[in-house]
Amino acid sequence: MGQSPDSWVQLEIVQGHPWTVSLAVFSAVMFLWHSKTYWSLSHIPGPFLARLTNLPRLLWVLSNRAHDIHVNLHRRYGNIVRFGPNMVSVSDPAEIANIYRYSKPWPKSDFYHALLMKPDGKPIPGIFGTQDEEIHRALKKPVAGAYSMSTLVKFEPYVDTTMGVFSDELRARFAGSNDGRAACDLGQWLQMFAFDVIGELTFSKRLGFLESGNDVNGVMAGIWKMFQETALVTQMPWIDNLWTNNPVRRYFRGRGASPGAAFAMARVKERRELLAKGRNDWDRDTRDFLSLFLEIESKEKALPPYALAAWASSNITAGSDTTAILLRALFHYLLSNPPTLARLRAEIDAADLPEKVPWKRAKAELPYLDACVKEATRMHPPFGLPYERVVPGPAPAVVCGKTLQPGTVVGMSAWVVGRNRALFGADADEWRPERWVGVDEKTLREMEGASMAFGAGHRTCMGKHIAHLEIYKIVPTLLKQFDFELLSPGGSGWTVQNRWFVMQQGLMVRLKDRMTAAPIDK
Ligand code: HEM
Repeated sequence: MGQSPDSWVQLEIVQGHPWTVSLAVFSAVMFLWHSKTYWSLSHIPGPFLARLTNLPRLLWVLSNRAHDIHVNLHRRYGNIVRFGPNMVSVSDPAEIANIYRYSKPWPKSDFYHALLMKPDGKPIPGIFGTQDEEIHRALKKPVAGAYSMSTLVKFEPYVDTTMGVFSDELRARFAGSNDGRAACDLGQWLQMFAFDVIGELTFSKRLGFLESGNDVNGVMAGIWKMFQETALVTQMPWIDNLWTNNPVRRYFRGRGASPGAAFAMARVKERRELLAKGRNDWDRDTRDFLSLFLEIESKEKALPPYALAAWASSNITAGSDTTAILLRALFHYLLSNPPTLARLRAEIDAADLPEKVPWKRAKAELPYLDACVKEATRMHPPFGLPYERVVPGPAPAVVCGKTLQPGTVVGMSAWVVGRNRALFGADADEWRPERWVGVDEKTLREMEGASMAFGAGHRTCMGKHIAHLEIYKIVPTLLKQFDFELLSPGGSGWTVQNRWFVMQQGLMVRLKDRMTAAPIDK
């Protein structure tokens, strides 16, 4: 059969412009792919633009207020809301066990790929970020026991040492005499405390923040900068290769590890040298995490080569800022709400505790402290974006009564669940620790079950006990020793920026040493 002149023209275009054709084919494929996801989630309500592109999600993060925006979207559209062409957010606490399972867990989404360290462009798996369940099992199983509460209470003396340094530094720098007493950025000091505790627990070596009063080697600033950039990428993970992991950009920015990981690896190197000189870590009375990790490494033959680096650096990056954010939230709410502060202080004073409050006594004798910690955790979870999972298939899943096809990304945010008015009442946006006191057992269990600040299910936080060990000890210890006066009452100067970490600034106070009872100058 002969071909028409039109067909010849088209054939010439195809042969002469391969790029044009490739582009046309690529666009057609993208259109078909998008139209599939467009229709498969067309039954989920949400902002119109979110049906077509992830750009709104990225802009919400760019605004630093994604947590508030997410809460408002759920109040407007209901329990399940479309956040992107292939992503839905869920707010109903009853769905937590469905999405975050212990057996046959739904895998983490590409959100987490963006969080992996890639010093040479190739991602290094970590316990927190890996999407591969086999790797996760290989990394987590050998060390899980080290994070249990029974092991951790043996670490209490390390927390005590750092608490002692913290109080001494605060006293010397800010609570000396009334004249010219300096304003204290309590938020910054709580962060330095949290980093130094983790350094002490992991390596028997503080990072040196408290003694120097500074962010040594820019570790804290470096981690925050990394989160500021990476949080944007998590919303559109394909940007990772174009921007974050771009070889040209890496060339100019340098390829070294993050400051937190660099500190961790330097400590590992030091310890290996000591072991090579004959120190036997396994028989020491006081064992830090590193000695446990090294012992496991020496015994487990099938470990991936990056295991020690993954364990040591995840303690610093996953465990320091998170605890600091929660401590900061707790002090912010207490100092901005004097009646709750007065009630807590009365409880602490009545308990007649030693200067460095022991963990067991804090847990047993300070129920109002427990309520305040729970309320701060609900009001200000340190992670402020949904924890994303993927519907695994082969069958579709049902979430909030809606069918979701395999491959759909589903997430729940601790901020959204914590502000659920059906569960926490009309005043869910307000600080009221009393909501945790004297409630019936069933309601209490429901409220506690809805706390997602530490995640849920199989990938829940491994360091929760460490964070609680620190918080339940340092809060009563500081309140026993010092009076705090908020320098910007009413919350002016307090800012909150959500870049996955929901970071705060502006907790400026003046201190009075309660032991010497000098009055605060107004
Ligand atoms: C207030 C303090 C903390 C908060 C709010 C917190 C929160 C979380 C959350 C939400 C997850 C799960 C994220 C997800 O599903 O995507 C997580 C995982 C994890 N956290 Fe924490 N964390 C805290 C402290 C710590 C500490 C002190 C450590 C260690 C020293 C730690 C180590 C880890 C690790 C290793 C994982 C990964 C667990 C896994 O995937 O199996 N965290 N954390």
